[in-house]
Amino acid sequence: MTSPLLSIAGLSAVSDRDGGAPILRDVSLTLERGEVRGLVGESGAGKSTIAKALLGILPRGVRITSGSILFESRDLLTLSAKELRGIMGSDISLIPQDPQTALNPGRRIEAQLTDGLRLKRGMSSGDARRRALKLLEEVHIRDPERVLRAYPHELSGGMRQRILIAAAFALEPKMVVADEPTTALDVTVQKQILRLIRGLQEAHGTAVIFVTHDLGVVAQICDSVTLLYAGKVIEEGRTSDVLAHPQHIYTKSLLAAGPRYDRPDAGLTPVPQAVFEQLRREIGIPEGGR
Ligand SMILES: Nc1ncnc2c1ncn2[C@@H]1O[C@H](COP(=O)(O)OP(=O)(O)OP(=O)(O)O)[C@@H](O)[C@H]1O
Repeated sequence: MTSPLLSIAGLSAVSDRDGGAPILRDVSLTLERGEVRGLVGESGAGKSTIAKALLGILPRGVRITSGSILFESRDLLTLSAKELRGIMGSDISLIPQDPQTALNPGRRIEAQLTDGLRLKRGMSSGDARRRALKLLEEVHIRDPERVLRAYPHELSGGMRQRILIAAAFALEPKMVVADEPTTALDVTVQKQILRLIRGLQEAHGTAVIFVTHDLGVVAQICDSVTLLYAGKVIEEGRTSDVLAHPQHIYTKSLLAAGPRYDRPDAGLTPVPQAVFEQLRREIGIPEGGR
């Protein structure tokens, strides 16, 4: 059997800011080539910390205390800054959360889409431009010639998000980290963007870590899912299995809380307080602690 593209094992982290409070507790997960795995949990569950660790951009104040992140059998946690620069943007790329701020407002789209192709793939300006046009077509942008000449402020939020998706796939990375890429968009655009990401990753055979707080999004796009609470993996498995046969009461409550992936009109039932108490007991979070 070949080893997975990504294997996170026993990853623990603490917050230096918060008196050493745990942020990640012994997290393990794997990602096969071409697989889409959802990383799901409420605010503070640790999703972004994992995503940032994968991108080599852990913030000051977050300290990894144990574990490894093997990407193609190399531990990202032990690589030098230079080695990480060689991987990031090239083998691993990001679809960011907020299309408003992720593009440089002072540069035309062409420059922003072709930089990586020229600098990291050694393409000529002409070849990079042709590749950028093709990428814009792949993300269904009409009149790509005009869009290449445009500045970000001339484009809608949905268009900008499509451009960021094109940029994430531009260098044919092996893994894309999508950090809540549809949160800032309205529901109809959200659906189109999810379909687009799924289409591109299938066409290119790219693996995706998809960060979201929404099990409905997981149902639409993810092959597998890892559910976190307070930095701990509560449940994981094939999406279809987890959604049809959730094992943990927390997963069951989240599915009941909706909005239901299969019944978008169903009402909201909050996760009962007793479930959070059980989670905290299981994880060993002290009364009033984190
Ligand atoms: N720079 C930092 N320094 C110290 N602690 C941090 C830092 N950034 C985040 N944390 C802590 O790490 C924990 C997990 O945060 P994280 O952002 O990974 O959660 P999340 O699941 O992504 O939540 P959200 O959906 O709100 O982004 C939180 O308790 C947070 O306070």
